[in-house]
Amino acid sequence: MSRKKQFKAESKRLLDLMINSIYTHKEIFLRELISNASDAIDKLYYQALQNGDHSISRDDLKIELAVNKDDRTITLTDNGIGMSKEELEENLGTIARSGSLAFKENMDAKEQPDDDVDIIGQFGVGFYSAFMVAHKVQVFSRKYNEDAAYCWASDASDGYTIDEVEMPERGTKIVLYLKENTDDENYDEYLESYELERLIKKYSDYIRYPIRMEMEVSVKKEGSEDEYETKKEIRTLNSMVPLWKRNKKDITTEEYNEFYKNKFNDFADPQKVIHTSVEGAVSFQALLFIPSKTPFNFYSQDYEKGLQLYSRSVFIMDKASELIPEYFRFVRGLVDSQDLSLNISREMLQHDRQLKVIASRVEKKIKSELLNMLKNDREEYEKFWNNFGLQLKYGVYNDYGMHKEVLQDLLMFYSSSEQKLVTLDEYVSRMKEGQEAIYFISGENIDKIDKLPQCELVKDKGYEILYLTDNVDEFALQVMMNYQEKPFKNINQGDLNLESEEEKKEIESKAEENKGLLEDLKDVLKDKVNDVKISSRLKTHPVCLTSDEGMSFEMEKVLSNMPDGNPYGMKATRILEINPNHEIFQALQKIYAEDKDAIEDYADLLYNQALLIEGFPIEDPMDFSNKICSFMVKASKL
Ligand SMILES: Nc1ncnc2c1ncn2[C@@H]1O[C@H](COP(=O)(O)OP(=O)(O)OP(=O)(O)O)[C@@H](O)[C@H]1O
Repeated sequence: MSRKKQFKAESKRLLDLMINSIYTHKEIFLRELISNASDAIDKLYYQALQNGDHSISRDDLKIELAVNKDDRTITLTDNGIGMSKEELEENLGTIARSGSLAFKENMDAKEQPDDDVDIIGQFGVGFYSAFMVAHKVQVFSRKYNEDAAYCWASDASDGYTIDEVEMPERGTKIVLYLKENTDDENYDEYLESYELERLIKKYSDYIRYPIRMEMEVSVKKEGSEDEYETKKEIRTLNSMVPLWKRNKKDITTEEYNEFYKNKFNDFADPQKVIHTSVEGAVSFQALLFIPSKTPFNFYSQDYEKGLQLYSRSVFIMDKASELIPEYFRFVRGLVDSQDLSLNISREMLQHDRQLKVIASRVEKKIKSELLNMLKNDREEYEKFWNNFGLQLKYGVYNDYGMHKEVLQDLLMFYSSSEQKLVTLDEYVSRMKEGQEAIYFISGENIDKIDKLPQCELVKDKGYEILYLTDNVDEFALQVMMNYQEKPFKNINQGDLNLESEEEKKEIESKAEENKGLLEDLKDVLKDKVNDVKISSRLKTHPVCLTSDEGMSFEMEKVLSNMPDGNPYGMKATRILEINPNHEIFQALQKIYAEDKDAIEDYADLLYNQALLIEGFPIEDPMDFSNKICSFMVKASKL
């Protein structure tokens, strides 16, 4: 007999949880094991197709259940791909699957160990769930195209063993030795065939391979009219009709939800189910789900997009990325088409014409469903937007704006006047007469933006401003250039042209009158700003920093925060604008008239204030602080 090996630490923890679980829905162990068996058969069938192996017929593929009341065992057998010795070790000795990992991470985050009662059911915890009902588990397995077979065995607490065994046929046989009954728990019920039948119908009805079990059935005695006898009969317990092949009308929300959670390892119900059947040049069914939460790794490279691909209900591959555009990568689900070759390989996907047609229909369907949600269920759409809106904005920006037409109607931004998220269409429909542009401004968060001096006058004149808070926002608007022929305009850049002719003249004459002052201010700040101007966009605030068209401050900040740190040193122009109607301007005029050189400190302080308002660090905080103190001291002596 081989040496006992210990589980990897993380698996051990999960296992302990399973053994000691007081979770009330222990019955899910069967769903998990059947799902693994079905996956193993899928893998075998696909592999056989790839190898051109005709010895494997689809009709022979099956899952079998058997109970032995004397030994108190349940045996589950599949003739799928099987596992080699290394795979037994790798797959059953370590947590490999995403569901188990998420489960473990969630457990680690919980302080109270008792919380497992709530969360076990939320995750597909896979193979280890067998230990919720069994004190010992044996896995006999012989891999496809190999002669050697092995038995993995464990009573969980004390590690596991792997021994070579004889197995006449390929596949995997799992034997569960049920735990002893307790006051609270009757494990014997899993030895009743009707109970197992109920569980299969509840959780695994759609599995596409027959799940067979010997059942005791009552049949009429031969030659008798009303006499019955009990006979043993092998029965197929599942209907084998995949969920997506069934009529939408006959499927309950619960069935969709269970299917989604089980198949895509999510612990929450999906936010939206899209079930569609398309007949035409290429016919297919698609069953798509929008998760109700952002997957924890969604915005990282670990997240793999793609839909499962089936051909005539035969599983072809997982995560076929060609089926879903990058900007809808949050969609999970599957596509089944009778028009695809069973032999299609990953390499062929990119060039397959039918697949392109399917992908394009899938994209249109997702978009129209999202638009529907936006129109008919705003609250739900905002939930969706909060989860995945960022991805749509990246979608607009990526590929030089190639997809903006698809996505622009789905975008939302926070509005200054509505004080909530609005669409671009809503913005445009509310635009004031004569308003030529869609106004926006960026910043760290809504509150900070709302206080920016630049917003005050624009809001006062009754214009709506979109507040942008994500890094990608300005870049997305920049590639879009306009929406419904209205250009986007950053209210912190260039001229806004909001003033009347009269106001314009007044500003021009003020600029002329104070030419010397402005030029000297510019001179003092010559290394820091490109210009110093009389402002036409400030109302009550003294100063602000604006830039010319082109690169904006937010873009500069985003570039500077990139991993390579803005290597070309791309900078927005800096223009210091001073409010001519603010007392500070009169103070400047007075100081300037009395002693030209005295404006140096004023210039410096005003510039630094403008930097702070704009969210830029100031270059010399000590100097800034000292200057303010000396002004305060001076003021106290007046
Ligand atoms: N009946 C089986 N036949 C062949 N391999 C199996 C079988 N059961 C489990 N395995 C292997 O063991 C691995 C671990 O199984 P587990 O149920 O813990 O997670 P999983 O099935 O990978 O998760 P997921 O359902 O997310 O794919 C599987 O990925 C599979 O490779």
